Order: sequence, then C-alpha cells, then structure tokens
Amino acid sequence: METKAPTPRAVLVGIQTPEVDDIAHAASLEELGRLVKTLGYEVVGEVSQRREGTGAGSLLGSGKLAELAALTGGTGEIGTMAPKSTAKARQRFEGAADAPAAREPDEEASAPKPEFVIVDHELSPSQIRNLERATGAQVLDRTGVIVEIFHRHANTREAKLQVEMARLKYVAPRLRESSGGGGRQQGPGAGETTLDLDRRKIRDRISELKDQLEAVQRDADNRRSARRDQLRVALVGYTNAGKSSLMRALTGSQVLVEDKLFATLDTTVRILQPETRPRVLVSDTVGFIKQLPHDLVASFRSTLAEALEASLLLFVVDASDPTYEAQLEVSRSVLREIGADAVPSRLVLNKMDRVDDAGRAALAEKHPDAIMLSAHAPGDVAALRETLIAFFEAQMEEDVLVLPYAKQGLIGEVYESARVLSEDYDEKGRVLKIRGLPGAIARLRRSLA
Ligand SMILES: Nc1nc2c(ncn2[C@@H]2O[C@H](COP(=O)(O)OP(=O)(O)OP(=O)(O)O)[C@@H](O)[C@H]2O)c(=O)[nH]1
Ligand SMILES: [Mg+2]
Repeated sequence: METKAPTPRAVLVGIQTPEVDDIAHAASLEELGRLVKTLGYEVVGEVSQRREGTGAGSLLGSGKLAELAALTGGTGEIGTMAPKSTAKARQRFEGAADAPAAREPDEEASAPKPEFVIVDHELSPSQIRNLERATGAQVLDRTGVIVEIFHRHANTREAKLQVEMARLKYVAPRLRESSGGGGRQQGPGAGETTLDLDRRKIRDRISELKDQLEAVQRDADNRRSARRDQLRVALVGYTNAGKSSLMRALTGSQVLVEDKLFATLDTTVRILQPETRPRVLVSDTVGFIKQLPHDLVASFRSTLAEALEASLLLFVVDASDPTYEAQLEVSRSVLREIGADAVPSRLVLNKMDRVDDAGRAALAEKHPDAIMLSAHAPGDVAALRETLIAFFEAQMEEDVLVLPYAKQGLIGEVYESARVLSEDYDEKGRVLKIRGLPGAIARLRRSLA
C-alpha cells in the first residue's frame, strides 16, 4: 500500500511596519496563507510583530524570535554572525505595539513541528540564513513562494522557460556552501569554490534560457501580430478577481476557474459568444499580486503583450474584497510599468452579488464609470457583452473595397476582419461595402493593392 507523503506544515511570519494599517496587515497575511496553501502546505501558526522596518538581521525582535523558535523546535539563537539588536527608541515603539499572535499553533503534543517558516516580505540571503539557524526550519519569503507556485504550475513552453529563469535569478544570490563543500575545486577551474562554480553554472543556464525564450517569443509575437487590428479585449486584474469566470461567461469556454490564487498562468484567447461580425476576441490573463518579484513581471510578458495590444482593457476587481483598492492599484502599476496605461480601459467591479446595498451605493459614488456586475449573473454578462460591442462599434468606420477578380481568394479575410454590408459586381471586381476598425480596413486595402 502506498502511503501519502505528509502535508508540510508552515508558520507564517509578518511584520507590520508603521505605514501599514491593521486591515491591510491582516489581509496581507491572509493572502500569504492562501499562497502557501496553493503550494500544498498547511498553515499551523502565525507570528506577527510591529516593527519600524523589515531590515533587521533576524527580522524579528529577540522575544518574537524565541516565540517562533518554540513553534518550530529551534534554538532561537542565530549564533555569532547575527548583527546587533535594534536601538533603544525603536525597541520602545516595537515593545509598546507588539501585536499578539493572531493564530495559536496546534497544541496537540504529538503534532510534528512545522518544517517551514514563511515570511511575508522579501528577505535578504543573510536574513534567511539567520532565521533558519534560529528556527531549525526552512525559510521561504513571499517572493520564494510565488516563484515556487509559478514553477509548479507553468504549462506552456514560454511560461516554463520564463519561470525557470526567474527561479534561477531568485536562487543564485541565496546559494550557500553546502555543509560538506566549501573546498577548492581540482583540475580545470581550480581556484573556484563549489559555490562559484554553481553560480557560474546558473549564469550559463540563464543565458541559454534567454536565447530559447527569444525564439519562443518571436513565434508568439508573430501569432499576436496576425491578430492585430482585430477587436480585442483583455481581462486583467488581481489574482482571484474573477477574470476566468468572466472569460467563461463571455466566451462559453472551459477555462479553469478556481478559488485559488494563480489559477491561471497562461494567456488564453477566445471568441466572444454569440459571435459578432467582425468577431471580438477576449483574452484571459494571469493575475497580478502585490510585491510581484521583478523577474516574474518579465515572465508576465505574454500576458502584458496581450494587454498592450488589446483595444480595450477590462480591469476586473473583486469588489467584495475590503482591500480591493490596493489590489486595483497593484494591477494599474504593473500595467503602467509596461506602458499599457495608454490602452483604453474600463473598471469592472465584479462579485457584486456579495456586496450589500450600502456597499453598492458607496462603490457607485466612488467609481461612477465602473461596470458593476457578477460573473455568475447571465443578465450582467449579456449587458457587458453589449457594452463591449458598443465600444468597438463606436470606433468602426464604413468604407468601400474592390476585390479584383484575380484576388477572390482574399474574400475570407475580408469577412473575418470586417462586417460586409453589401456586395456588388462591376468590371473591376467584387465591390464590398464594409464596416470595421480603421486599422483593419487599412490592412485589407494593403493586401488588395
Ligand atoms: N460570488 C461570486 N464569486 C465569483 C464571481 N466571479 C468569480 N467568483 C469566484 O471567485 C473565484 C476566483 O475566480 P476566477 O475566475 O478563477 O478568478 P481569476 O481572476 O481568474 O483568478 P486567477 O486565475 O487566480 O488570477 C472562484 O471561486 C469563482 O467562482 C462573482 O461574480 N461572484
Ligand atoms: Mg484565472
């Protein structure tokens, strides 16, 4: 009989810095917990502390560190390499404002100690080392968790290459001498430590990955440019906002919907249903999250390119989430970073079925131009479809094209990219009155010339 590997257990650690309010701090830890669950770990405890910053060598004050170590079965000591503790004034702020642990660990005597400490901030390699010494557990930071999720769930070749690259870039500075290693290499490359060697291997692999990625991305760019001038809407927004749910409802496609962070890691493109002429393409994209590691932003390239080339962005927001504004700001800033803020956009306040009347009124006042809906309400989705169609209709122009008899093969392309209002024949060829986006009409003219 096969026995299932036990679920790894993890303790979460969060620092509440002075600029973060209680709601945001709790939401951040809750989100971290969901990320950790996505990794398949069980969260068994939480240690939280108010501090001026997250830069201290051991992250936590000594008391909190001891509390954490008690949970994981560590010594609470980081040894001689630990930097000195904080200044007096800072200790006073921290001491006064110490938050109690939000969740108590399992008291079951027989329960195994958690093997992981997961910290809600980006840690330096030395902070990770210090925390591992003190807790005896393996330490991961938020970035590490996100990189790991992407690593496990990436599907397409492009996503896999990008994630491997992001992962290596994350791992390289955190490499340390293995306990047996640290000696000098013999033979070629002598004088290099094993650590240097590992780092060099990683550098080589990264440049190899870069080449492969460029090739894959050229293909993707070609596929995208074939879709240029088509009517394209991209669903963008924070993870778990309901983008894939809307995608399903709008296109009748079976994309994955899950109450899980980062359910979608690849971009999908489907046709708006019932189909229009010309048809509207809808893209579902990977969700954003706060403190997205920079190298992973690059790995969102396909999603972002999809967004950049869309005619319209729908910013999907979970309006029932108390921190929705911060989430919206995260999505906006990622898109701003790549210049997609020039693309016309509409705010979509989703999950309105979970918002009460007072909340609805407040949202309507704050975002008068937003589309409020529930992806689960067919009437709402039909109204959104009409809104999309009207958006494109307003940008379309009418024109007359002549399709020479020698180029009748192109008739399919005309019907694909524009709406044909009438067809006539004269001595030059087929005369088509069409309605479509100016870009699409210009492209048709070029291929007919
Ligand atoms: N109550 C309610 N739940 C919704 C609504 N839209 C989506 N959900 C739920 O929210 C969860 C996340 O939905 P998804 O569509 O997977 O969200 P997503 O934005 O694609 O998430 P990622 O792919 O992880 O970025 C699922 O459990 C959905 O059933 C809605 O309008 N109302
Ligand atoms: Mg999704």
